[in-house]
Amino acid sequence: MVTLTLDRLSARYGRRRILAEITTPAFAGGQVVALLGPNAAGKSTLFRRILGLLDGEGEARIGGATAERPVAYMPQDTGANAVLTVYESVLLARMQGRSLKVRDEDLAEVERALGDLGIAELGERDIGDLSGGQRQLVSAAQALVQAPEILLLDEPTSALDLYRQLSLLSILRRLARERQMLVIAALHDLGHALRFTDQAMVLESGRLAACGPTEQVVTPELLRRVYRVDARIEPCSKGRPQLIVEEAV
Ligand SMILES: Nc1ncnc2c1ncn2[C@@H]1O[C@H](COP(=O)(O)OP(=O)(O)OP(=O)(O)O)[C@@H](O)[C@H]1O
Repeated sequence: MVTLTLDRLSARYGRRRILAEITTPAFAGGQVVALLGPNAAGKSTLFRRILGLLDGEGEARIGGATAERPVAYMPQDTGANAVLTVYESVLLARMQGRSLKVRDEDLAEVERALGDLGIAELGERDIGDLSGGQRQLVSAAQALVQAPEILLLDEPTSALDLYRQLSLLSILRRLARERQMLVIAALHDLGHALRFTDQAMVLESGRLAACGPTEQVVTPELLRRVYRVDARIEPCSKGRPQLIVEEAV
């Protein structure tokens, strides 16, 4: 099974150090991990560092991967290429780093990704004509179609309506379990983190403020200290943890 361990990881933009000494236990395939922290805490930078796009000390160690390119990434800003249809753009994402010859299994993987995300009917649409939410789901499909063992998602629900936020996160959790894929998602909605993720790591000014099972990490104390809000956590009528925000402090 795939694992990802961060070991004294740091990252710099030029000479400016953004992340320092991030060390975590091994996260394993099958888990969904929330990457949390206020604006500018370093979440996107951590993804870029894991992807090897930035310099820095320490390492992001991947163990047990079987694919040549085990990691796929959905960036925060999902640009639109107006020339391609949705289907073509997802197929192009599939073919990145592979041979140019499109095989039946590549086409099947495109259809599976679009189907998994409930956007099969968008296949023939020009990507430039989509709504922001539709484009975000296509971007998720472009990452998923690579059949990754580790899937990194930078705020995957930020453009989605409430139904689609819940639905995308539950699909990702199901796929993580079924495919033994490790999913790490940067999230601003801590209620979603509580509901859909197994583990959470919280960044604060480029340092790891907390890491562990989400329910132990996302507490009123952490919300006050790191997010500067007064909040409590209570079970909803279905018994799931629910975040109730009182006020900014
Ligand atoms: N290309 C860049 N060059 C220099 N500094 C950068 C660059 N990108 C980000 N930064 C800085 O790095 C810090 C962390 O930014 P990052 O985008 O990782 O934060 P984040 O936690 O993802 O924030 P948000 O929740 O607002 O998306 C910020 O101070 C930001 O200004």
